[in-house]
Amino acid sequence: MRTTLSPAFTSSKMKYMFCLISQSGEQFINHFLKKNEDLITVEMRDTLSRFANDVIANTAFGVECDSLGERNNEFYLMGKEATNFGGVWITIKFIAFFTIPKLCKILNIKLFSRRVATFFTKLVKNNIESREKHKIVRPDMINLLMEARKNGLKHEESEPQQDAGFATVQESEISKSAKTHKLELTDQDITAQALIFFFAGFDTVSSLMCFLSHELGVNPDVQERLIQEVDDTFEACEGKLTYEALSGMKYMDMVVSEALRKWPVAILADRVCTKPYTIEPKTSDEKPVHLEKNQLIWVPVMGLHRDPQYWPHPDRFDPERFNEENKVKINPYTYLPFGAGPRNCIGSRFALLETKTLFFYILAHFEIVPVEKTQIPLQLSKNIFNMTAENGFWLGLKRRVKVDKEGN
Ligand code: HEM
Repeated sequence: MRTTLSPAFTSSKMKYMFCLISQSGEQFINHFLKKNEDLITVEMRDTLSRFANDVIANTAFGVECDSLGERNNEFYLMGKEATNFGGVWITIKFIAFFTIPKLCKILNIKLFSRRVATFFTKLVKNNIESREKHKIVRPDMINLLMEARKNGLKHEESEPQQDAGFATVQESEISKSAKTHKLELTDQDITAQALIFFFAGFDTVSSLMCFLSHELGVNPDVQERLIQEVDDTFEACEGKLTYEALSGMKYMDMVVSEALRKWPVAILADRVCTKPYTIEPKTSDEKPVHLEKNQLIWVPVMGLHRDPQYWPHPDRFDPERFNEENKVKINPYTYLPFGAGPRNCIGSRFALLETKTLFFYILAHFEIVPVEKTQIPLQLSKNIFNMTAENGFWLGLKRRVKVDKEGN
């Protein structure tokens, strides 16, 4: 299935879907602009997961929803239920799916409740039927998967490599060269692919955006420089953000890359050993590590990203680590926000685009500021499977007073 889905995430497909992401960004900011308040206190986890939900609804399921305006819309509630990783039973089930998948199959343990599965399956089925009947073409994932069913999808030749950002991971040659053929994709398969968005791309992206807003709030010098770049870009594209303008924002890329370094929301990557291997000691005080076939290995991404040997003062938020001069010196395997190799993240471009788009819209109108409830320094919660703040991400959106180049 990876071969089916990954060509849907190349830069040309992202460009195709960008207008939908941008539409959700505008909807998000209009919600706050309408409030007409100088300082709006928000809990970012709730707020940004509503945005992430709307982007997935729009780009993966072909449904427009406004989860900030209509807080209890059905799509949001179902998505929340599908991705609720809190609670002991859910955590056990989640770990079991990754460590003993065969047993889960035998015991018929499902990741989603029947209610959630039925809701999404029906939604996609009706959507496909209506598109086929009325010949509707919409620049989204369902359309790409319907295309894959008809003609197959393939990786284009000479795609730009890092237009979405430095952290983007590339599809390996093995996957790229896999044959493109018409696939026997049922409506249920298409639903499953769209649901991958929820599983892999909902909590991860909203977490990244939460940590990024916190860092901007507590690092006003970084935010000020980013606002300057946002203003310049806003002026250059006359307020209508384009894919090219966003891709050209160098400081934005440095800031997002550093947020992913300091807060790698996927804290580890896992692999199964396919043949016995020994990692030889490098220094006299180290011992060899013998790996057996079928052993599960966890790569501690968070540990690598906070190792002072590779990242001096690792707890400092410093986007300069990713400036033109410094980024070429980074050892690639010490920076793994989206993993590496043939099983790396297929959604890295999408995640970067979504994050940058939203922060473009936020900073064009608001400054992110600490409020009384902001926890400084941020403490991570010990009660939940995914990485989040102990007391939530409380921040203020302070309406900007825009100053023109003449200082008026
Ligand atoms: C900030 C957001 C995200 C982060 C930090 C992230 C990170 C990761 C990481 C670390 C992996 C494992 C890579 C490896 O083992 O080498 C992964 C896998 C994956 N990600 Fe993401 N991801 C993000 C967003 C997304 C989005 C938006 C999608 C959209 C569909 C997505 C889809 C996937 C899929 C399908 C896999 C499994 C790939 C495979 O096993 O072949 N991710 N992601």
